[in-house]
Amino acid sequence: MNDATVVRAVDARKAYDGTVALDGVSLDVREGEVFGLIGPNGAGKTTLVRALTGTASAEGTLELFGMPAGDSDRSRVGLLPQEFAPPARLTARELVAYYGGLYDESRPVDDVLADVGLADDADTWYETLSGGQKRRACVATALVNDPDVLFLDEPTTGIDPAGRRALWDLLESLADGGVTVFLTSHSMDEVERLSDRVGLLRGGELVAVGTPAELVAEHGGPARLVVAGPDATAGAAPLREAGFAVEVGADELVLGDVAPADLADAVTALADAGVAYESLTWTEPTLEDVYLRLTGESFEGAFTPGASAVEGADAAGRASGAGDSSDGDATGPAAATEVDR
Ligand SMILES: Nc1ncnc2c1ncn2[C@@H]1O[C@H](COP(=O)(O)OP(=O)(O)OP(=O)(O)O)[C@@H](O)[C@H]1O
Repeated sequence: MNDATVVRAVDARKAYDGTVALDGVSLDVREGEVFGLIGPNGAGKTTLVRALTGTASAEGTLELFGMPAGDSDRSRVGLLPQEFAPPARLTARELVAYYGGLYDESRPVDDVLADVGLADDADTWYETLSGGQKRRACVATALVNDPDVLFLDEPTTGIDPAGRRALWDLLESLADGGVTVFLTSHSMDEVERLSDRVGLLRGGELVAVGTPAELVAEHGGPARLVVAGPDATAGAAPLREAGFAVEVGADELVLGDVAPADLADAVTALADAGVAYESLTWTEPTLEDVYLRLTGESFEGAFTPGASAVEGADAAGRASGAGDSSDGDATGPAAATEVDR
């Protein structure tokens, strides 16, 4: 990454028949940076991508490579729109070749298909590709001109976990090579894993920008320990005596602001009081927590799955399973979150 600004918006504004889609958005994205844009449905993400790529008009300054977005050299820009319905009666290879043909120079089609994991499906009709394969083919159309800046509006929708990881690796290697990536996604694990910086758009306004770690530290809330099981609530008093802040739920206790070093004290307090529980789950805040808090979609006492779970305990409260600490697998928290909802 270097300091050259590739993507720039200053006070970008857009309204559709009285609906404000962008309400004064300003941001800069540097060369080789991966910028992740998150926000609820209707927040204005697609409108911002369209304004920045010159595919929709907007008030304010919208620039790519220091030029008005609409005047920028299109051969340097890759765009995967959210809604993209290519002709069905083309094979994957023909589709990508068609897009490559729009430029004076383009990458070898089979290389691009290999990059998105479609080498074995190059001769398959687009209409008979699976949903995830179709999305991969669409990603390929955005890569075929070897762009310097890549706008991807929800690129991995419908792509299976292995395919997502492969695409993440590809995007990381492109960014390492100096390609600037502007990504919108509803997948918080994807954004947290890929983005150098993240912006959260809400009601057309950019309400927070920072590295994932900065946003989590500032807005993610405390780490929590959840003690679950039908008899777990008996632990409320001893845990409070031990100095923990405790919220009591139906079949669980939620302990706020628990650092890793506090875990042993909590387990000891439960054991000394003879409290039985089924699981202990320690959760660190993630970008998902940031999102939920800043969009107002979180609820009191809610916890998002994060890192470690210790399954099972005997009547004396001793954990029967070994605590498995987070392996840093970016899909973990989000995968668990989907189950939780
Ligand atoms: N062509 C259009 N005509 C009228 N209103 C529009 C149009 N495009 C977007 N809007 C409105 O502008 C607002 C922002 O929409 P936008 O598609 O940018 O949101 P988004 O953050 O991309 O949402 P999603 O996460 O659902 O894709 C919404 O209120 C939407 O209804």
